[in-house]
Amino acid sequence: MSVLVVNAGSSSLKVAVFDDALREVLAGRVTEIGGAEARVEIGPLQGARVVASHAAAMALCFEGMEEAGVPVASLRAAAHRVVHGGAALVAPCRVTEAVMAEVEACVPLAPLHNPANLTGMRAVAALVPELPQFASFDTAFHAGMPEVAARYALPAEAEALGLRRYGFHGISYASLVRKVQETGGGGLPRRVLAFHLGNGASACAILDGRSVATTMGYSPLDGLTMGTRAGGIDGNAVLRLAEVFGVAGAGRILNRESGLLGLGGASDMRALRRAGTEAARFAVAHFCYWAVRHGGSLAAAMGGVDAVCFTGGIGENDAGVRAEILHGLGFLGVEFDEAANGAGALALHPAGARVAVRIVAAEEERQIAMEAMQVMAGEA
Ligand SMILES: Nc1ncnc2c1ncn2[C@@H]1O[C@H](COP(=O)(O)OP(=O)(O)O)[C@@H](O)[C@H]1O
Ligand SMILES: CC(=O)OP(=O)(O)O
Ligand SMILES: [Mg+2]
Repeated sequence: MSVLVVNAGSSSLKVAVFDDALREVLAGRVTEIGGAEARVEIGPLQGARVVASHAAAMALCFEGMEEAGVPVASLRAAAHRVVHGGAALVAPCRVTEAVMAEVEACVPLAPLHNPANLTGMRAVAALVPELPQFASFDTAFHAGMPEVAARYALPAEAEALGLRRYGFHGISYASLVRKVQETGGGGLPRRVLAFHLGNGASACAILDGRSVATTMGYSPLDGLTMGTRAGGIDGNAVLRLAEVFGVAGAGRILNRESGLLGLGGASDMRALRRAGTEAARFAVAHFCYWAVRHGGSLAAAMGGVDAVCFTGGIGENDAGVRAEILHGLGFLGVEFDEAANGAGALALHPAGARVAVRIVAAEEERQIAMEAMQVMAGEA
């Protein structure tokens, strides 16, 4: 009996099926959803086509699974990535009406993500209503951050609105910690500076396996320059945008039209590399510069670094971005081997280096399946 994992990102839908021994039976994805042409890779369904929404992508995934001989009806459970769990949802759990209402209540906090996560849950429920569903939360890994890191310097009435730093990409960071523990040799370094660089991008200070600081805040907008999100910006600049474009317009600009897209004309790192224009180069330089600036701040939160890890589509694949960030972090004693970096090796540091540098493949789906199985085992 297998578990279906649904990972709805801001522009992608990834699905994977794991058997009881956590072997991946099937994996598929629809990327660039909402773009001119989405890429579909699921079982026998392969190619480019127009996929306007996450709901349409979900239907395609079900079709591909059926054709690949893994129909949804044959599964034991479905498990979902939920980006924002708010203050209440801080551990993996079974999806109930109350949980869905809480995820819905967090839609304003993660406008690009939580609606897609709910779409996945509803699509599964519509197809097989009796299938147990579980959820893992991107915010959960950061729930133990010290209060001084989590609180904004706002008065009590603002704090009461839930305006705190929650932090995101926690499923990815939890998976990274587990993988470095398993494969790093010598266990998990004490002070890990982790970069999750995908369409959304963040960095996290992981001290003794726990998040003590991270760049994203109340929503997945803060921190690093991202595909379409602005990253860190002065609150008064946000107010000015709202004054000129209205609240919805400001939200659209900050979340969907900024970042690499706003600066360089494309949200996708590969497209920027292909474009090679001055604006595209500036966008990439901005991305790397702010990754370094935030990396320095996170290192300060841990009193230094023992390891730097890269994960996510850009972190795993773009050697140029890694090199620029690693050069920028040289003042922390970070060294790397150019050839190993160019080859995308797992370990990038030279022999005898004080700071380990690693590429860790993001395994959010496997982490979600593991967490769902743990919840199921706890229920049995
Ligand atoms: N080979 C590559 N070289 C450079 N960038 C890449 C490569 N493969 C993927 N990327 C980039 O990774 C980003 C998507 O990362 P991913 O983690 O898959 O996104 P999501 O946030 O949707 O999960 C895009 O900017 C894409 O261009
Ligand atoms: C939380 C977040 O930014 O997710 P993604 O990288 O999938 O957009
Ligand atoms: Mg992602």
